[in-house]
Amino acid sequence: MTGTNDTDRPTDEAPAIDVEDLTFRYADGTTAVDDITFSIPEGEFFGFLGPNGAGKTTTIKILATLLEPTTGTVRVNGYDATEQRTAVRGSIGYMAQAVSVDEELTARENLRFACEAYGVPSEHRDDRIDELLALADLADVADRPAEQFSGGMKKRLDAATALVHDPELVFLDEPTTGLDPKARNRLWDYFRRINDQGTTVFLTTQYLEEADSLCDRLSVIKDGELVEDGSPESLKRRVGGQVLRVDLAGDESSVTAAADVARDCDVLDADSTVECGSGSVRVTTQRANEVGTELLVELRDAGHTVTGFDIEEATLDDVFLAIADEDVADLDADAEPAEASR
Ligand SMILES: Nc1ncnc2c1ncn2[C@@H]1O[C@H](COP(=O)(O)OP(=O)(O)OP(=O)(O)O)[C@@H](O)[C@H]1O
Repeated sequence: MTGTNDTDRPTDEAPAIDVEDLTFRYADGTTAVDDITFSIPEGEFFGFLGPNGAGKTTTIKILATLLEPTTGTVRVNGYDATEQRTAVRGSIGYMAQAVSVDEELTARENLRFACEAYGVPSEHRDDRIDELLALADLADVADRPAEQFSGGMKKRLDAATALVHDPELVFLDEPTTGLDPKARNRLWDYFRRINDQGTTVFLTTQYLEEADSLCDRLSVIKDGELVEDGSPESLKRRVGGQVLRVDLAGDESSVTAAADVARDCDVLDADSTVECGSGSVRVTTQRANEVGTELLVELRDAGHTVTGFDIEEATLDDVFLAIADEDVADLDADAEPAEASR
């Protein structure tokens, strides 16, 4: 189907999100988003990460048609985000950082209110509300006022209100900030169920463990530019590699001396780093097994006593530290360009 009508969806094959050469400049001249290109297929659980001020919220607001691109094109569920705003809005749900449930209303009343706001046909409302109460694990407390709910229950209700019109795509902007681990886990289960039912999820989060656990793919934005893109596993491999930990007998000065031996070790490549821990030396490298064997021999020859040895997989925290430490240009040289996922 093709057409220019505001509600025409150009093609069923369109990706959930298709962004090309997007730049956004605020009125004061701040370039918050700087020429980014990326695409998200339907059904993906996508994570958008970046430090404070990187441009995440600005990007979400553009995708949700709350801001207009300065330059570039943005299509959401096949609709143009500038020309077909009403259609984009009807096809997305948006859970903002701040909870927007009405505390005086019950869970069911909050959902009924959202159904009215989103124009859900009245004959479908009761079924849709029951479905969402079950999905959000709130059926037992459906008729209690939200003011009696815990923070996690309010967040689950808030996400449910963003889903009443059964959107194809939902934006979750830092949805678990401030929750305890148990509440966070229940919310994660809920998000997985939403995604399992076919909804594309666009998540921003500061919690790397959350991104690692939920997302099929991650993009990292820094200073308005996309600097990394890939599965959590591929990012950990590409940026962090593996961490080789060698435990040593002796005091701090012998650990420092052992770190110098490691730095001089011929098998270490230029990208490896060597740090001193308490009673151990930590070497970050892409080839931990090879490096480990050679390093142990050199340490023994230099008179050090190795008491333990372990290889740990890098975490997304290591990825983030590496990104904070490097210039965008350096990472770009190593990384597959973000467009490669298109
Ligand atoms: N209304 C505004 N006017 C001018 N500059 C702004 C405005 N809103 C945001 N910015 C700037 O744009 C850049 C990107 O901000 P944005 O809020 O998109 O980042 P973010 O990644 O969402 O950060 P956070 O994680 O802190 O929410 C920052 O430099 C920010 O200071």
